[in-house]
Amino acid sequence: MTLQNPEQLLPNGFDYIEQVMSHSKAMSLYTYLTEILNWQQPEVNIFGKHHKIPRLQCFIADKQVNYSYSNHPLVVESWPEPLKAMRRRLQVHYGYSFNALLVNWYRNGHDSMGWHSDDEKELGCQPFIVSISLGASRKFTIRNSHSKQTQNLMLDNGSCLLMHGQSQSHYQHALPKQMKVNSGRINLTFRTVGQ
Ligand SMILES: O=C(O)CCC(=O)C(=O)O
Ligand SMILES: [Fe+2]
Repeated sequence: MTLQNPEQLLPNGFDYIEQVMSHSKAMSLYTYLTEILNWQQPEVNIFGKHHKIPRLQCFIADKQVNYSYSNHPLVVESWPEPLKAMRRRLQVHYGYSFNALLVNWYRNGHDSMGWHSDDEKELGCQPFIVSISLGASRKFTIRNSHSKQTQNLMLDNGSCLLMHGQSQSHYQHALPKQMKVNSGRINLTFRTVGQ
């Protein structure tokens, strides 16, 4: 397994942009979101046993979004002003419109997300996903579904990871536990559902 540095090439469909907002802005947005969002810890069924997911999450979406999207909790929240403003800026910058946002809060290094691709059919083929990181730096791992080769990347406070093209059809990704990390991180993934 190799550790990514900024000059290293990421697989096709992944682009890392180091600092899309200042560290202080990213930290204050982190704190604000921990306080105002209606955090959920849904249960998932793994081999017949119920488990709480190892993080907190909040699903924000426009009213017309198709709620059958499988990866979100049943509670759908409306957009708080700072996230609405961020969506507007990203839409202008990238030329995509986003109608949904999955927010994950990893309270410390014990929280994590397992291997998956964001390839639900509601996201369409080759979805364009913008992922913003706030708070503690965490390791993000990308795995080629065919060769199983993995690549690590640190997602830092105030950074942006774009996932597009073949990123979901040819790769999986995960946010592994990092037991030594004792502060929190919030990740925002802007998505387009059901269009
Ligand atoms: O926390 C992250 O950076 C990954 C989040 C993710 O993969 C997802 O929300 O689908
Ligand atoms: Fe994902």
